[in-house]
Amino acid sequence: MAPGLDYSPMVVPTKDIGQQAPNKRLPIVQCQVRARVPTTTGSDAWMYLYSNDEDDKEHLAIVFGDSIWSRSLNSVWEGEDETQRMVRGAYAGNLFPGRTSSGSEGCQKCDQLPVALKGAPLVRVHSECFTGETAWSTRCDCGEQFDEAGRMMVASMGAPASSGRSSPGSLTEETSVEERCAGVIVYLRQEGRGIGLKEKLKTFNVQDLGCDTLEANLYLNHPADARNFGVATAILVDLGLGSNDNPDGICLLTNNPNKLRTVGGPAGEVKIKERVPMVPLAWQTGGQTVIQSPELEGYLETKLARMGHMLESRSVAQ
Ligand SMILES: Nc1nc2c(ncn2[C@@H]2O[C@H](COP(=O)(O)OP(=O)(O)OP(=O)(O)O)[C@@H](O)[C@H]2O)c(=O)[nH]1
Repeated sequence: MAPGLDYSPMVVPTKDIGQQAPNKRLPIVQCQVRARVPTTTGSDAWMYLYSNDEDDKEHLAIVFGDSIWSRSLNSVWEGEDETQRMVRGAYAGNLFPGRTSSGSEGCQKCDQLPVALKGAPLVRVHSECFTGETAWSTRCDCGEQFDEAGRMMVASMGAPASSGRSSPGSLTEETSVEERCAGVIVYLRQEGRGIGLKEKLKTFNVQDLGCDTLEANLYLNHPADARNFGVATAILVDLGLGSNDNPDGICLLTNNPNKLRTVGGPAGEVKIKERVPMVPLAWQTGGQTVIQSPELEGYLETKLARMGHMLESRSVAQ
């Protein structure tokens, strides 16, 4: 703790950090709308927006490939007509001017109808970070992780099974080389590990006063991590990635032990087949990439040393 700060919260033993209990039950989620989004990854993504019965946030799923779709989106809503179904994204195949029916009979390119899932898709459960993803912050690597997850998913769909990744070290031997045809980023509106942007900005000031990223949360009387991942699990089940629909499981992109423990759900609703580590690009490339700063080094070191993240130290990862 930095000298000068009047710091009274009980220091949390490292072993207790990230030991949040998983939800006792899965939240109920409903996909409200879906739309096709052409992306700079070189592949279209399907953007799904969800409501749920635990908070009023608009959580998202960004889906690559045609083999994953929402069950709750496709159900027929009372009183809706065909146009309303298409406007909220509940249609088969593709949209085109003049289309009048949402069903597969109304679709021009039926080869775009859902295809069977091959292998265990890459899944990233990502938490919102306005500073890192939008405001170019180098205090964290959230923006880089988000970009890298999308790039890895697109690469894993398009390339031959044995060489489906272009960035050195993005995937390690822990990753299977089987063919994939899909990927999902569940984007949770859990800014600042769940404490919100206002409080996160305060933690930046506390960090500049000398605390590390964990101590700054505790100094402001927040838990080290205020998130839970129940909504993510429920969204994955809705997307057909639950154990019943997808016994092959998913490959989860994370270094966070708490995600690994809880994204599977309280009753193993989603099978996590493998963990795929997310190695900071600066570490992979020996510092050749853009995001580098003393703050980022401190952020990563705190995750490793105090929050139990499963990442080799910089020297090993390079
Ligand atoms: N409280 C706090 N939150 C931060 C800080 N820097 C980034 N964040 C938040 O941390 C979250 C990033 O979490 P994730 O992308 O899920 O990553 P993670 O929990 O570190 O685990 P990985 O899956 O290994 O990347 C986002 O909500 C960010 O807004 C910080 O200094 N303080």
